[in-house]
Amino acid sequence: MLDELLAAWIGRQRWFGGKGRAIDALSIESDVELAPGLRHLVAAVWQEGSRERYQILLGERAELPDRLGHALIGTLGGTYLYDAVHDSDLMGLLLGGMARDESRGGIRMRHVPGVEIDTTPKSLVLGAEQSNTSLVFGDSYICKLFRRLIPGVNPELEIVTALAERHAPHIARPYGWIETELDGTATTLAIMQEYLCTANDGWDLALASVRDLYACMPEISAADAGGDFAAESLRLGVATARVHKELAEAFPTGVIQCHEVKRMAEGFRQRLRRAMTEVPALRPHADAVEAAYHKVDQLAAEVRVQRVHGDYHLGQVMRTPTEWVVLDFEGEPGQPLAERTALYSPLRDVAGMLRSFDYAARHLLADNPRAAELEPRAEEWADRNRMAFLDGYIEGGGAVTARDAALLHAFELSKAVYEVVYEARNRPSWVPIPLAAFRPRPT
Ligand SMILES: Nc1ncnc2c1ncn2[C@@H]1O[C@H](COP(=O)(O)OP(=O)(O)O)[C@@H](O)[C@H]1O
Ligand SMILES: O=P(O)(O)O[C@H]1O[C@H](CO)[C@@H](O[C@H]2O[C@H](CO)[C@@H](O)[C@H](O)[C@H]2O)[C@H](O)[C@H]1O
Repeated sequence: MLDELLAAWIGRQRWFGGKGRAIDALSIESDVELAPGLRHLVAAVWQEGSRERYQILLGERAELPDRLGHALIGTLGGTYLYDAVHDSDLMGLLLGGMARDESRGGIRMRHVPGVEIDTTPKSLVLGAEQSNTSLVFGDSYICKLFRRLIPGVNPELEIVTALAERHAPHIARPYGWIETELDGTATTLAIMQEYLCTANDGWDLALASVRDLYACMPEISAADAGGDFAAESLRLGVATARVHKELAEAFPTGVIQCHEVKRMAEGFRQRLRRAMTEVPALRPHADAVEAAYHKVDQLAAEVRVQRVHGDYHLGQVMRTPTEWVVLDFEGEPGQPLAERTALYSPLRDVAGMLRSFDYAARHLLADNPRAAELEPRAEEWADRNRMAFLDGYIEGGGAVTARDAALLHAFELSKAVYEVVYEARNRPSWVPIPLAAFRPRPT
């Protein structure tokens, strides 16, 4: 049976969000033939009484060429069933579908009005560790297929469309999307954007700088090391402030009053409580974290809120030869859509990136026999780049005042709590990286 084959296969996929829990059942909610040999499935996966829905593109062939062997899901009645995202001929049909605004059985493929789509490039699946699956078409487009489906327009599509209409810099231009109805709501299945073929990922660039510092003699400071990253961190801060400004202009904004600020602190506490039940290693830090959240309760000030990125880190930004570009405005994967599209203080993104500098500095320490010797270097690199980013953010027009310190710190801790859970589920050996965020620091 197809559902049994898929249930055995889906749990092994990098993008499957329910890892670590047994799959009780998988049922196929919709099955649309997009073209001969290409089926679009929405599969409901049941785990511990709750349901998540996933998008699967299913290829069917009588013979499976060697190049698709790794994509095999199984065989049924002599037909090979495989993950069609690896089949560039079939994925070309999606590109053509978007170029021609085609619809098949409720699956609507669309292009952004006014753009020309070149249907000739062949697709490759991006090798990155991802929550979704991205197809790169030649040097031209990157098409992200959302795997876990949540009814509604994906915030990434909503935001890049609005910012592209304003000719905002620092984003990857949208070209097309695929959608369907889920629970009676138009739901984004995929988004296709400009592929930044000459750009480098912020995380890779930051790691190169950290490695360079670790290779230097101890008397060379982070500022004097050849791979110093601070000028880039500063530029990234400027770009971040500009993106926040564009978001504030393109979408509604608001102000939350003191009592609502307390509610925000309560949200941080709930996340901490949930996280501690899943990752007991957080428990020894609970009092210190609660104390930081208490300072937010006591803020006697309003907080400006707006649409934000929501899951901002070095892997979400790319450096082109001319500028930093911000990707993936989807919020934290796994959170409900209403939370991901809610208005927040932009400090939430600032905190996310500050955490990421800490991650970049520390991730080379795990299982490293030189960890004790390198720890002060990690701290030096992180502090230098965190400061440069904040300077750039302020230079670019972003607001971070002394009054914001308590809120910024609480956002950082809350992000670290999220990260501990994320790492425990996906990369357990990385749990110590976010745990280090709870070490006592000078204030
Ligand atoms: N427009 C783009 N141009 C070039 N590479 C991209 C682009 N968008 C994403 N990428 C690459 O894909 C990776 C993952 O993309 P992302 O949107 O963060 O997916 P996910 O939400 O699944 O993590 C990025 O870190 C980057 O390396
Ligand atoms: O990029 P995604 O939307 O899938 O975000 C998730 O995965 C990220 C890891 O890929 C995770 O980010 C954490 O690890 C990064 C290094 O790999 C680091 O730069 C980030 O600071 C850290 O949060 C992200 O939290 C998660 O939502």
